[in-house]
Amino acid sequence: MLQTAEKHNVTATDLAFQRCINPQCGATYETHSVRTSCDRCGDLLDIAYDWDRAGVPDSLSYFEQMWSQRTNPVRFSGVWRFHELLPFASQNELVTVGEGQTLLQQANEVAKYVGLNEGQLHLQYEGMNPSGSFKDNGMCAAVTHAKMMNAKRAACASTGNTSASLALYCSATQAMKAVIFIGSGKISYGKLSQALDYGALTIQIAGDFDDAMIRVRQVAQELGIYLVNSVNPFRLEGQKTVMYRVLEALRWEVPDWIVVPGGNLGNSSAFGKAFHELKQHGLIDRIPRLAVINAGGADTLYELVERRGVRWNGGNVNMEPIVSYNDHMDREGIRADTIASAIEINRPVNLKKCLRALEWMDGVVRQTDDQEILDAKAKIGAGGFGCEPASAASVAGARLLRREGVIAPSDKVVCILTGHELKDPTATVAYHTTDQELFNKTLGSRGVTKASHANRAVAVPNDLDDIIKAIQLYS
Ligand SMILES: Cc1ncc(COP(=O)(O)O)c(C=O)c1O
Repeated sequence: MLQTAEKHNVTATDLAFQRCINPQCGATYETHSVRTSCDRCGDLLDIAYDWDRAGVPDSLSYFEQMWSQRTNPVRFSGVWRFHELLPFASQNELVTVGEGQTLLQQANEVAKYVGLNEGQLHLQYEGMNPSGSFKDNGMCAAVTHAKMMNAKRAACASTGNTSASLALYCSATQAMKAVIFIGSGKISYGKLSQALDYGALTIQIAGDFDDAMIRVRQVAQELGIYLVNSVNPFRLEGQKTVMYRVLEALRWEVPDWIVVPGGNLGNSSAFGKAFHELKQHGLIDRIPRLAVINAGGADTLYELVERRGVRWNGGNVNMEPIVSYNDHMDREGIRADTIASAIEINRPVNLKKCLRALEWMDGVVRQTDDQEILDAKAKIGAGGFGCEPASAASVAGARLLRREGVIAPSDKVVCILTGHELKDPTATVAYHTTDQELFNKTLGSRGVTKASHANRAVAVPNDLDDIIKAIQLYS
């Protein structure tokens, strides 16, 4: 039986607190404070709860009742529908723009491509969110907290989707001004156009995402601007709900694998926390395995975990290989470089939380190159709902793990498609084009040599007979 906070006569904020992820430190801070790291040891923070007082439903099917509350804007949200599992704010404080109405689709043609048995591959389309990416799951939570803190400005560094999402929430609520930091020439037009259109103050840094991330943290500190990058622990609370919706769509059956692209590693971190908590609550009896997929040109996590053996190790992370790899990147001037611009990140801020998620979920990390990413993307698109390049890394990674035998053909696999296809049409058009020059300029420079799954436009003279002939020939 659910015991609600109201029954215990406590407010949601009494139930939650911020806690350092380092078990040796474990410092706690109240919900009503703005932090992105622990004052005592500098590590990342989690949102933790007094679950005994909060009360947790005794079965996940409890959340199905929330569907009947379609006229309640809060329960309509695919995030706040699960409010009992992220109770850091009270109902009347929650910000929503109807995020999380996303789809889990069985994808048999893609399953064939990956090497899975029919019915075993599901794609979670997070591109269906209001701003077109998974970011809205976390942004509604971060903006809720920002409003609780009376923030007048909120900032982020972004490869594009975080800024689009923040700009949308700020303009929709009119509660605060969005300030976004982007690297020069690195953001796709689809994403940039959203930030501009939604009225965000857009600061273009002469540098890449990693540079923009350093600057936005300094500026947020200096000017007291609320920071919504995924170092913000409230954001990751919202992102847990992607996993709740996956389970719900599978009728609460736990899949064997969750496969997700890895950039700043917020999703993977949030997914680990979601499953860890569900298991602690006794709401699931096992945890799926996690595969985090880097793009080959931005593969810090892969390098650290799979090549240098870095582990969470119950919180005793060996920092030496991390520090020496960062130094190596500095010395060699190594910069992230991939067509999957959303995950073009070499210094992931949630690295430690992701290591923890890999431990909780018996996870693996792989990297996949731009050719494999774009081939996978074309196969996904041919299924009717497309995605942006970064998202397709999940399918390319699942295929690789299948080839290696790590994933079995009979495993139930969920690949997370993080962003909408229209976010970055340049890569899509270049892949399908017959214009060799465009192909070479956009993709060839990144080692993409062929487009095996291209759907090419058929050029015909402006003549009825020729048009009819072409249709008869090709359809
Ligand atoms: C479309 C898309 N996929 C994946 C990622 C990476 O997600 P994370 O930072 O949670 O690893 C991003 C982040 O910007 C993104 O926009």
